[in-house]
Amino acid sequence: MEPSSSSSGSVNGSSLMVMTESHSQSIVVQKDKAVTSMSRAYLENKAVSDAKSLIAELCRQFYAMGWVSGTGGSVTVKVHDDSVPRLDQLIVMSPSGFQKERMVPEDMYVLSPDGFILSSPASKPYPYKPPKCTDCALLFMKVYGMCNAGAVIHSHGMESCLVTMINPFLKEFRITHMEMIKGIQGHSYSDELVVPIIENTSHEGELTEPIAEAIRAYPKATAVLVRNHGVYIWGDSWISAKTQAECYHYLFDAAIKLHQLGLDCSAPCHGPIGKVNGFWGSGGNFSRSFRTAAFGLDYMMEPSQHCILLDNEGTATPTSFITDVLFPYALDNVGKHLAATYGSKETQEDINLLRSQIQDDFEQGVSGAVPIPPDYVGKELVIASLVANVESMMRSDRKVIALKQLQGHIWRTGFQSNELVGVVFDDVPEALERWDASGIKWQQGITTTPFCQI
Ligand SMILES: CSC[C@@H](O)[C@@H](O)C(=O)COP(=O)(O)O
Ligand SMILES: [Zn+2]
Repeated sequence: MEPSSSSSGSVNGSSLMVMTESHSQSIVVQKDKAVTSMSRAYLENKAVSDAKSLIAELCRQFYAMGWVSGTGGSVTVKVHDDSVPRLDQLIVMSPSGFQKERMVPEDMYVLSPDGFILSSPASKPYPYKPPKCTDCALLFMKVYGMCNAGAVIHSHGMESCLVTMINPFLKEFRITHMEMIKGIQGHSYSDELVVPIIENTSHEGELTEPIAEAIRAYPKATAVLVRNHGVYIWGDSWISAKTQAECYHYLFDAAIKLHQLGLDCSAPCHGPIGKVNGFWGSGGNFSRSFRTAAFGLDYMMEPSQHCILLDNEGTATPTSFITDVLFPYALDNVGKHLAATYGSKETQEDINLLRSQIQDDFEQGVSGAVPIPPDYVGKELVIASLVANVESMMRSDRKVIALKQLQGHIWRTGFQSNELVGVVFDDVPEALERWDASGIKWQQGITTTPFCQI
Protein backbone atom coordinates (compact mmCIF):
# COMPACT_ATOMS: atom_id res chain seq x y z
CA MET A 1 0.00 0.00 0.00
CA GLU A 2 1.35 3.44 -0.94
CA PRO A 3 1.94 5.84 1.90
CA SER A 4 -0.53 8.67 2.42
CA SER A 5 0.57 12.03 1.11
CA SER A 6 -0.08 15.36 2.70
CA SER A 7 -1.91 17.90 0.63
CA SER A 8 -3.52 21.26 0.71
CA GLY A 9 -7.22 21.76 0.98
CA SER A 10 -10.00 22.93 3.15
CA VAL A 11 -13.52 21.76 3.67
CA ASN A 12 -14.68 24.93 5.32
CA GLY A 13 -14.02 27.43 2.59
CA SER A 14 -11.41 29.56 4.40
CA SER A 15 -8.17 30.49 2.73
CA LEU A 16 -5.51 27.89 3.31
CA MET A 17 -2.02 27.09 2.34
CA VAL A 18 -0.43 23.84 3.38
CA MET A 19 3.28 23.46 2.85
CA THR A 20 4.44 19.90 2.93
CA GLU A 21 7.15 17.75 1.50
CA SER A 22 7.21 14.02 1.82
CA HIS A 23 10.50 14.09 3.74
CA SER A 24 9.67 17.02 5.98
CA GLN A 25 9.13 16.49 9.66
CA SER A 26 6.30 18.91 10.07
CA ILE A 27 3.25 20.15 8.27
CA VAL A 28 2.67 23.86 8.37
CA VAL A 29 -0.87 25.00 7.93
CA GLN A 30 -1.14 28.70 7.15
CA LYS A 31 -4.61 30.14 7.05
CA ASP A 32 -4.84 33.89 6.96
CA LYS A 33 -2.22 34.93 9.51
CA ALA A 34 -2.44 31.94 11.84
CA VAL A 35 0.20 29.32 11.37
CA THR A 36 -0.06 25.89 12.95
CA SER A 37 2.76 23.45 12.99
CA MET A 38 1.85 19.80 13.25
CA SER A 39 4.37 17.05 13.70
CA ARG A 40 4.23 14.51 10.90
CA ALA A 41 4.92 11.87 13.52
CA TYR A 42 1.76 12.97 15.32
CA LEU A 43 -0.27 12.66 12.12
CA GLU A 44 0.94 9.14 11.69
CA ASN A 45 0.77 8.01 15.31
CA LYS A 46 -1.15 4.99 16.56
CA ALA A 47 -4.25 6.94 17.60
CA VAL A 48 -4.60 8.31 14.06
CA SER A 49 -4.04 4.94 12.41
CA ASP A 50 -6.48 3.33 14.88
CA ALA A 51 -9.13 5.89 13.88
CA LYS A 52 -8.52 5.19 10.18
CA SER A 53 -8.80 1.42 10.74
CA LEU A 54 -11.94 1.96 12.81
CA ILE A 55 -13.70 3.83 9.99
CA ALA A 56 -12.77 1.09 7.51
CA GLU A 57 -14.13 -1.55 9.89
CA LEU A 58 -17.32 0.40 10.65
CA CYS A 59 -17.96 0.95 6.95
CA ARG A 60 -17.73 -2.79 6.30
CA GLN A 61 -20.25 -3.41 9.10
CA PHE A 62 -22.54 -0.62 7.94
CA TYR A 63 -22.39 -1.92 4.37
CA ALA A 64 -23.56 -5.31 5.61
CA MET A 65 -26.49 -3.54 7.30
CA GLY A 66 -27.44 -1.71 4.11
CA TRP A 67 -26.53 1.71 5.46
CA VAL A 68 -23.71 2.62 3.06
CA SER A 69 -24.35 0.73 -0.19
CA GLY A 70 -23.65 2.17 -3.64
CA THR A 71 -20.91 4.36 -2.11
CA GLY A 72 -23.63 6.30 -0.26
CA GLY A 73 -23.33 7.34 3.36
CA SER A 74 -20.17 8.37 5.15
CA VAL A 75 -18.41 8.11 8.51
CA THR A 76 -16.14 10.36 10.54
CA VAL A 77 -14.52 9.95 13.95
CA LYS A 78 -12.29 12.11 16.09
CA VAL A 79 -8.85 10.78 16.90
CA HIS A 80 -9.09 9.78 20.51
CA ASP A 81 -6.36 11.29 22.65
CA ASP A 82 -7.03 11.73 26.37
CA SER A 83 -4.55 14.58 26.59
CA VAL A 84 -6.39 16.68 23.99
CA PRO A 85 -9.82 18.29 24.56
CA ARG A 86 -12.39 16.88 22.11
CA LEU A 87 -12.75 20.16 20.21
CA ASP A 88 -8.99 20.15 19.52
CA GLN A 89 -8.71 16.53 18.42
CA LEU A 90 -7.78 15.56 14.87
CA ILE A 91 -10.59 14.30 12.65
CA VAL A 92 -10.62 11.35 10.28
CA MET A 93 -13.15 11.15 7.42
CA SER A 94 -13.95 8.62 4.73
CA PRO A 95 -13.26 9.46 1.06
CA SER A 96 -15.96 10.44 -1.43
CA GLY A 97 -17.54 8.12 -3.96
CA PHE A 98 -15.66 5.13 -2.62
CA GLN A 99 -17.08 1.65 -2.17
CA LYS A 100 -17.42 1.65 1.57
CA GLU A 101 -16.98 -2.07 2.14
CA ARG A 102 -13.63 -2.06 0.31
CA MET A 103 -12.05 0.87 2.09
CA VAL A 104 -8.73 0.42 3.91
CA PRO A 105 -7.16 2.70 6.53
CA GLU A 106 -4.90 4.31 3.92
CA ASP A 107 -7.95 5.61 2.04
CA MET A 108 -8.86 8.01 4.85
CA TYR A 109 -8.48 11.76 5.17
CA VAL A 110 -7.08 13.44 8.26
CA LEU A 111 -8.34 16.94 9.04
CA SER A 112 -7.34 19.55 11.58
CA PRO A 113 -9.91 20.32 14.33
CA ASP A 114 -11.07 23.31 12.27
CA GLY A 115 -11.55 21.36 9.06
CA PHE A 116 -8.34 21.70 7.09
CA ILE A 117 -7.17 18.64 5.24
CA LEU A 118 -3.83 17.62 6.68
CA SER A 119 -3.43 14.28 5.00
CA SER A 120 -5.02 12.79 1.88
CA PRO A 121 -4.88 9.27 0.52
CA ALA A 122 -2.61 8.47 -2.41
CA SER A 123 -4.18 8.35 -5.88
CA LYS A 124 -5.10 4.94 -7.21
CA PRO A 125 -4.88 3.82 -10.84
CA TYR A 126 -7.84 3.64 -13.26
CA PRO A 127 -10.74 2.92 -12.78
CA TYR A 128 -10.46 4.73 -9.45
CA LYS A 129 -11.24 8.44 -9.51
CA PRO A 130 -8.78 10.93 -8.00
CA PRO A 131 -9.21 10.96 -4.23
CA LYS A 132 -11.61 13.47 -2.70
CA CYS A 133 -12.80 13.98 0.87
CA THR A 134 -16.41 12.99 1.52
CA ASP A 135 -19.07 15.43 0.32
CA CYS A 136 -20.42 15.28 3.88
CA ALA A 137 -17.31 17.03 5.25
CA LEU A 138 -18.96 20.44 5.74
CA LEU A 139 -21.91 18.86 7.54
CA PHE A 140 -19.63 16.77 9.69
CA MET A 141 -17.63 19.85 10.67
CA LYS A 142 -20.86 21.68 11.53
CA VAL A 143 -22.02 18.82 13.78
CA TYR A 144 -18.60 18.61 15.46
CA GLY A 145 -18.67 22.35 16.09
CA MET A 146 -22.26 22.59 17.35
CA CYS A 147 -22.63 19.31 19.26
CA ASN A 148 -19.10 18.60 20.52
CA ALA A 149 -19.50 15.16 18.96
CA GLY A 150 -16.83 12.45 18.90
CA ALA A 151 -18.18 10.75 15.77
CA VAL A 152 -20.83 11.25 13.09
CA ILE A 153 -22.46 8.60 10.93
CA HIS A 154 -24.30 9.40 7.71
CA SER A 155 -26.50 6.45 6.70
CA HIS A 156 -28.50 5.75 3.57
CA GLY A 157 -30.31 2.90 5.33
CA MET A 158 -33.59 2.29 3.48
CA GLU A 159 -35.62 2.68 6.69
CA SER A 160 -34.16 6.15 7.32
CA CYS A 161 -35.25 7.17 3.84
CA LEU A 162 -38.73 5.58 3.81
CA VAL A 163 -39.70 6.90 7.23
CA THR A 164 -39.47 10.45 5.86
CA MET A 165 -41.81 9.56 2.97
CA ILE A 166 -44.81 8.29 4.97
CA ASN A 167 -46.05 11.84 5.13
CA PRO A 168 -44.14 14.24 2.86
CA PHE A 169 -45.32 17.26 4.86
CA LEU A 170 -44.10 16.16 8.26
CA LYS A 171 -41.09 18.03 9.58
CA GLU A 172 -40.54 15.68 12.50
CA PHE A 173 -40.39 11.98 13.16
CA ARG A 174 -41.97 11.10 16.51
CA ILE A 175 -42.11 7.82 18.36
CA THR A 176 -42.75 6.78 21.94
CA HIS A 177 -43.05 3.76 24.23
CA MET A 178 -40.47 1.56 22.55
CA GLU A 179 -37.67 -0.07 24.54
CA MET A 180 -35.05 0.93 21.95
CA ILE A 181 -35.72 4.63 22.65
CA LYS A 182 -33.59 4.05 25.77
CA GLY A 183 -30.62 3.64 23.44
CA ILE A 184 -30.91 7.26 22.36
CA GLN A 185 -28.91 9.68 24.48
CA GLY A 186 -31.03 11.46 27.10
CA HIS A 187 -34.18 9.39 26.51
CA SER A 188 -36.15 6.82 28.47
CA TYR A 189 -38.70 4.24 27.32
CA SER A 190 -41.77 6.43 27.68
CA ASP A 191 -40.21 9.64 26.37
CA GLU A 192 -41.27 10.94 23.02
CA LEU A 193 -38.30 10.78 20.68
CA VAL A 194 -38.38 13.60 18.15
CA VAL A 195 -36.09 13.65 15.11
CA PRO A 196 -36.25 16.70 12.84
CA ILE A 197 -36.67 16.10 9.10
CA ILE A 198 -35.03 18.48 6.63
CA GLU A 199 -35.56 18.56 2.87
CA ASN A 200 -33.00 17.03 0.53
CA THR A 201 -30.86 19.18 -1.75
CA SER A 202 -29.00 18.44 -4.99
CA HIS A 203 -25.61 18.62 -3.31
CA GLU A 204 -24.76 17.18 0.08
CA GLY A 205 -22.91 20.34 1.14
CA GLU A 206 -26.10 22.42 0.76
CA LEU A 207 -27.57 20.47 3.67
CA THR A 208 -25.11 22.16 6.04
CA GLU A 209 -27.20 25.20 7.00
CA PRO A 210 -30.53 23.27 7.23
CA ILE A 211 -28.81 20.77 9.52
CA ALA A 212 -27.43 23.60 11.65
CA GLU A 213 -30.92 25.12 11.91
CA ALA A 214 -32.39 21.76 12.91
CA ILE A 215 -29.72 21.33 15.61
CA ARG A 216 -30.51 24.81 16.95
CA ALA A 217 -34.26 24.10 16.95
CA TYR A 218 -33.93 20.63 18.51
CA PRO A 219 -31.13 20.87 21.08
CA LYS A 220 -31.94 17.41 22.44
CA ALA A 221 -31.64 15.72 19.04
CA THR A 222 -28.69 13.48 18.17
CA ALA A 223 -29.93 12.84 14.64
CA VAL A 224 -31.37 14.71 11.69
CA LEU A 225 -33.33 12.92 8.95
CA VAL A 226 -32.93 14.10 5.36
CA ARG A 227 -36.09 13.47 3.35
CA ASN A 228 -35.81 10.86 0.58
CA HIS A 229 -32.13 10.51 1.43
CA GLY A 230 -31.01 9.20 4.83
CA VAL A 231 -29.94 10.32 8.27
CA TYR A 232 -27.06 11.99 10.13
CA ILE A 233 -26.43 10.60 13.63
CA TRP A 234 -23.81 11.65 16.14
CA GLY A 235 -22.58 10.79 19.62
CA ASP A 236 -19.91 11.65 22.16
CA SER A 237 -17.82 8.76 20.91
CA TRP A 238 -17.90 6.35 17.99
CA ILE A 239 -19.50 3.76 20.31
CA SER A 240 -22.28 6.14 21.24
CA ALA A 241 -22.83 7.16 17.60
CA LYS A 242 -22.92 3.51 16.46
CA THR A 243 -25.22 2.38 19.28
CA GLN A 244 -27.61 5.23 18.64
CA ALA A 245 -27.48 4.63 14.88
CA GLU A 246 -28.58 1.02 15.48
CA CYS A 247 -31.42 2.16 17.74
CA TYR A 248 -32.54 4.88 15.31
CA HIS A 249 -32.62 2.43 12.39
CA TYR A 250 -34.58 -0.05 14.51
CA LEU A 251 -37.09 2.65 15.46
CA PHE A 252 -37.46 3.91 11.87
CA ASP A 253 -38.05 0.34 10.75
CA ALA A 254 -40.57 -0.20 13.56
CA ALA A 255 -42.42 2.99 12.62
CA ILE A 256 -42.71 1.90 8.99
CA LYS A 257 -43.94 -1.55 9.96
CA LEU A 258 -46.41 -0.15 12.52
CA HIS A 259 -47.70 2.19 9.84
CA GLN A 260 -48.16 -0.73 7.45
CA LEU A 261 -50.18 -2.42 10.20
CA GLY A 262 -52.28 0.72 10.52
CA LEU A 263 -50.80 1.46 13.95
CA ASP A 264 -49.47 4.77 15.22
CA CYS A 265 -45.94 4.79 16.66
CA SER A 266 -46.33 8.29 18.11
CA ALA A 267 -49.20 7.33 20.45
CA PRO A 268 -48.23 5.64 23.75
CA CYS A 269 -50.72 2.84 23.13
CA HIS A 270 -49.65 2.45 19.47
CA GLY A 271 -53.36 2.33 18.61
CA PRO A 272 -54.92 2.43 15.17
CA ILE A 273 -54.18 5.37 12.91
CA GLY A 274 -57.29 7.39 12.11
CA LYS A 275 -57.78 8.45 8.52
CA VAL A 276 -58.80 12.09 8.34
CA ASN A 277 -60.20 13.15 5.00
CA GLY A 278 -57.41 11.93 2.83
CA PHE A 279 -54.40 11.96 5.10
CA TRP A 280 -53.45 9.85 8.02
CA GLY A 281 -53.78 11.00 11.57
CA SER A 282 -53.39 9.07 14.76
CA GLY A 283 -56.01 7.99 17.24
CA GLY A 284 -54.85 9.54 20.48
CA ASN A 285 -52.12 11.78 19.21
CA PHE A 286 -53.15 13.13 15.86
CA SER A 287 -52.27 16.69 16.59
CA ARG A 288 -48.78 16.18 17.87
CA SER A 289 -47.61 13.92 15.10
CA PHE A 290 -49.31 15.75 12.36
CA ARG A 291 -49.46 19.37 13.46
CA THR A 292 -47.25 20.55 10.64
CA ALA A 293 -49.21 18.61 8.08
CA ALA A 294 -52.55 19.64 9.53
CA PHE A 295 -51.79 23.35 9.36
CA GLY A 296 -50.61 23.02 5.77
CA LEU A 297 -53.06 20.57 4.25
CA ASP A 298 -56.34 22.46 4.28
CA TYR A 299 -56.59 22.13 0.51
CA MET A 300 -57.61 18.56 1.19
CA MET A 301 -60.60 19.73 3.20
CA GLU A 302 -63.90 20.43 1.57
CA PRO A 303 -65.60 23.56 2.99
CA SER A 304 -68.49 23.01 5.35
CA GLN A 305 -68.27 19.25 5.26
CA HIS A 306 -65.79 18.79 8.04
CA CYS A 307 -64.61 20.41 11.18
CA ILE A 308 -61.00 20.60 12.25
CA LEU A 309 -60.70 19.86 15.95
CA LEU A 310 -57.52 21.40 17.31
CA ASP A 311 -55.72 20.21 20.36
CA ASN A 312 -53.83 22.87 22.26
CA GLU A 313 -50.74 21.30 23.73
CA GLY A 314 -48.11 20.78 21.07
CA THR A 315 -50.54 21.65 18.28
CA ALA A 316 -51.77 25.21 18.56
CA THR A 317 -49.46 26.18 21.39
CA PRO A 318 -46.01 24.88 22.33
CA THR A 319 -46.00 22.25 25.06
CA SER A 320 -43.49 24.39 26.94
CA PHE A 321 -46.10 27.15 27.33
CA ILE A 322 -48.36 24.69 29.15
CA THR A 323 -45.65 23.13 31.28
CA ASP A 324 -43.48 26.17 31.96
CA VAL A 325 -46.08 28.95 32.14
CA LEU A 326 -49.65 27.73 32.67
CA PHE A 327 -49.02 25.01 35.24
CA PRO A 328 -46.68 27.07 37.44
CA TYR A 329 -49.17 29.97 37.22
CA ALA A 330 -52.00 27.77 38.46
CA LEU A 331 -49.81 26.42 41.23
CA ASP A 332 -48.70 29.88 42.36
CA ASN A 333 -52.17 31.39 42.24
CA VAL A 334 -54.48 28.70 43.58
CA GLY A 335 -54.59 30.13 47.12
CA LYS A 336 -54.98 33.70 45.91
CA HIS A 337 -57.76 32.72 43.49
CA LEU A 338 -59.72 30.76 46.10
CA ALA A 339 -59.41 33.56 48.65
CA ALA A 340 -60.47 36.25 46.19
CA THR A 341 -63.49 34.38 44.83
CA TYR A 342 -64.38 32.20 47.84
CA GLY A 343 -67.98 33.39 48.14
CA SER A 344 -68.81 33.08 44.44
CA LYS A 345 -71.13 30.37 43.13
CA GLU A 346 -68.48 29.23 40.67
CA THR A 347 -65.77 28.77 43.28
CA GLN A 348 -68.15 27.06 45.69
CA GLU A 349 -68.94 24.61 42.88
CA ASP A 350 -65.22 24.11 42.30
CA ILE A 351 -64.73 23.44 46.01
CA ASN A 352 -67.62 20.97 46.08
CA LEU A 353 -66.12 19.10 43.14
CA LEU A 354 -62.73 18.99 44.88
CA ARG A 355 -64.31 17.78 48.14
CA SER A 356 -66.01 14.93 46.34
CA GLN A 357 -62.83 14.04 44.38
CA ILE A 358 -60.75 14.02 47.54
CA GLN A 359 -63.35 11.85 49.27
CA ASP A 360 -63.03 9.34 46.39
CA ASP A 361 -59.25 9.55 46.62
CA PHE A 362 -59.39 8.65 50.32
CA GLU A 363 -61.64 5.71 49.64
CA GLN A 364 -59.31 4.47 46.91
CA GLY A 365 -56.16 5.04 48.94
CA VAL A 366 -54.69 7.73 46.64
CA SER A 367 -51.66 9.19 48.37
CA GLY A 368 -51.32 12.92 48.92
CA ALA A 369 -55.00 13.55 49.66
CA VAL A 370 -55.34 15.91 52.64
CA PRO A 371 -58.67 16.03 54.59
CA ILE A 372 -60.66 19.19 53.92
CA PRO A 373 -62.15 20.57 57.15
CA PRO A 374 -65.82 21.60 57.31
CA ASP A 375 -66.73 25.18 56.40
CA TYR A 376 -67.36 26.22 60.01
CA VAL A 377 -63.60 26.05 60.85
CA GLY A 378 -63.17 29.11 58.67
CA LYS A 379 -62.25 30.05 55.12
CA GLU A 380 -58.47 30.17 55.76
CA LEU A 381 -58.19 26.58 56.96
CA VAL A 382 -60.44 25.28 54.17
CA ILE A 383 -58.34 27.10 51.56
CA ALA A 384 -55.07 25.86 53.09
CA SER A 385 -56.17 22.25 52.79
CA LEU A 386 -57.54 22.82 49.26
CA VAL A 387 -54.18 24.29 48.20
CA ALA A 388 -52.35 21.28 49.65
CA ASN A 389 -54.63 18.93 47.72
CA VAL A 390 -54.31 20.86 44.47
CA GLU A 391 -50.50 20.91 44.82
CA SER A 392 -50.47 17.16 45.36
CA MET A 393 -52.78 16.54 42.39
CA MET A 394 -50.68 18.74 40.13
CA ARG A 395 -47.46 17.03 41.23
CA SER A 396 -49.02 13.71 40.17
CA ASP A 397 -50.39 15.29 36.97
CA ARG A 398 -53.94 14.13 37.80
CA LYS A 399 -56.38 14.51 34.91
CA VAL A 400 -59.48 14.82 37.09
CA ILE A 401 -62.19 17.31 36.20
CA ALA A 402 -62.19 18.88 39.69
CA LEU A 403 -58.58 19.97 39.20
CA LYS A 404 -58.92 20.89 35.53
CA GLN A 405 -61.98 23.03 36.14
CA LEU A 406 -60.31 24.99 38.93
CA GLN A 407 -57.14 25.42 36.83
CA GLY A 408 -59.27 26.70 33.96
CA HIS A 409 -60.82 29.34 36.22
CA ILE A 410 -57.40 30.41 37.54
CA TRP A 411 -56.03 30.70 33.99
CA ARG A 412 -59.09 32.64 32.82
CA THR A 413 -58.39 35.21 35.53
CA GLY A 414 -54.74 35.29 34.46
CA PHE A 415 -55.63 35.89 30.80
CA GLN A 416 -58.25 38.51 31.68
CA SER A 417 -55.78 40.46 33.82
CA ASN A 418 -53.07 40.05 31.15
CA GLU A 419 -50.82 38.34 33.67
CA LEU A 420 -50.94 35.48 31.18
CA VAL A 421 -50.46 36.05 27.48
CA GLY A 422 -51.23 33.19 25.11
CA VAL A 423 -48.61 31.79 22.77
CA VAL A 424 -49.39 30.01 19.51
CA PHE A 425 -47.11 28.55 16.87
CA ASP A 426 -46.31 30.95 14.02
CA ASP A 427 -48.37 29.04 11.48
CA VAL A 428 -51.54 28.93 13.59
CA PRO A 429 -53.05 32.44 13.12
CA GLU A 430 -52.46 32.28 9.38
CA ALA A 431 -54.01 28.79 9.12
CA LEU A 432 -57.05 29.82 11.18
CA GLU A 433 -57.61 32.88 9.00
CA ARG A 434 -57.28 30.73 5.88
CA TRP A 435 -59.73 28.18 7.22
CA ASP A 436 -62.20 30.93 8.12
CA ALA A 437 -61.86 32.44 4.64
CA SER A 438 -62.43 29.03 3.02
CA GLY A 439 -65.44 28.24 5.18
CA ILE A 440 -63.66 25.39 6.95
CA LYS A 441 -64.96 25.04 10.49
CA TRP A 442 -62.50 24.63 13.28
CA GLN A 443 -62.83 24.18 16.98
CA GLN A 444 -60.37 24.14 19.82
CA GLY A 445 -60.87 20.70 21.23
CA ILE A 446 -60.08 21.28 24.86
CA THR A 447 -62.10 18.93 26.95
CA THR A 448 -60.32 19.07 30.27
CA THR A 449 -59.47 22.76 30.44
CA PRO A 450 -62.55 24.49 29.07
CA PHE A 451 -61.47 27.99 30.02
CA CYS A 452 -57.94 27.84 28.70
CA GLN A 453 -58.64 29.64 25.44
CA ILE A 454 -55.55 30.99 23.81
C1 LIG B 1 -25.06 7.16 -3.81
S1 LIG B 1 -24.09 8.57 -3.87
C2 LIG B 1 -24.53 9.43 -2.41
C3 LIG B 1 -23.74 10.69 -2.19
O1 LIG B 1 -24.11 11.64 -3.13
C4 LIG B 1 -23.97 11.24 -0.82
O2 LIG B 1 -25.35 11.32 -0.54
C5 LIG B 1 -23.32 10.43 0.24
O3 LIG B 1 -23.93 10.12 1.22
C6 LIG B 1 -21.91 10.01 0.16
O4 LIG B 1 -21.10 11.03 -0.19
P1 LIG B 1 -19.54 10.75 -0.34
O5 LIG B 1 -19.01 12.02 -0.91
O6 LIG B 1 -19.38 9.56 -1.26
O7 LIG B 1 -19.02 10.43 1.03
ZN1 LIG C 1 -25.90 10.92 1.54
